[in-house]
Amino acid sequence: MRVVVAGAVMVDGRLLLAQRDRPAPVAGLWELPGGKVETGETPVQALVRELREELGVEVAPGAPLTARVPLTADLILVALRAELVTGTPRPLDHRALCWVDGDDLRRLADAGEVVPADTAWLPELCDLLDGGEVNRTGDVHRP
Ligand SMILES: Nc1nc2c([nH]c(=O)n2[C@H]2C[C@H](O)[C@@H](COP(=O)(O)OP(=O)(O)OP(=O)(O)O)O2)c(=O)[nH]1
Repeated sequence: MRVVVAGAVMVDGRLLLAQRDRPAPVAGLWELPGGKVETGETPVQALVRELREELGVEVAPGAPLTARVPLTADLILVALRAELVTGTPRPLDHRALCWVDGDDLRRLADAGEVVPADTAWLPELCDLLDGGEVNRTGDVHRP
C-alpha cells in the first residue's frame, strides 16, 4: 500500500491550499500540498521533502488529521498538520496558492473546486479554522 501525504499548514487562522496543474480531471482544483511517500521514507520525511520541492519552504510536521482516504486499491491519502518553519510558500509545482479561512474553504468545496478526496477533511479543517486562533505551531487556542 503506497501512501500520499499532504500537509495542513495553518498560519494566523488560515489554511494553505494549492491549485493542481495536472492531471486533467483534477487540474484547477484545490488540495493540500504533498505527494507520494517514497521507499525508505517515513510520511513525515516525505512531507518535509514534498513541501520543500513544491513550495520552497521548511516545515515541521505534527499531528495527523483523522480521516485516511483510500484513493485506489493500493493508494491511501493521509494528512499531517505542519508548522511553517522558514520561507514563504511559492507555487513551484502548482498553478497557484491561496490562504483560506473556514468560510472560504466551505465556499470552495460547495463550488466543487476542492479535490474530491480532500472533502473528507472538511469538517475537521473547518472546525480547526473556525474554532479559534490557529497559530504558527498549529495549536488551537480556545477562549
Ligand atoms: N498531494 C496531494 N495529492 C492528492 C491530494 N488529494 C488527492 O486525491 N491526491 C492524489 C492526487 C494523486 O493521485 C496523488 C498524489 O499525487 P502527486 O502528484 O501530489 O504525487 P507526487 O508529487 O508524488 O507526484 P508523482 O511523482 O506521482 O507525479 O494523490 C492532496 O490533497 N494532495
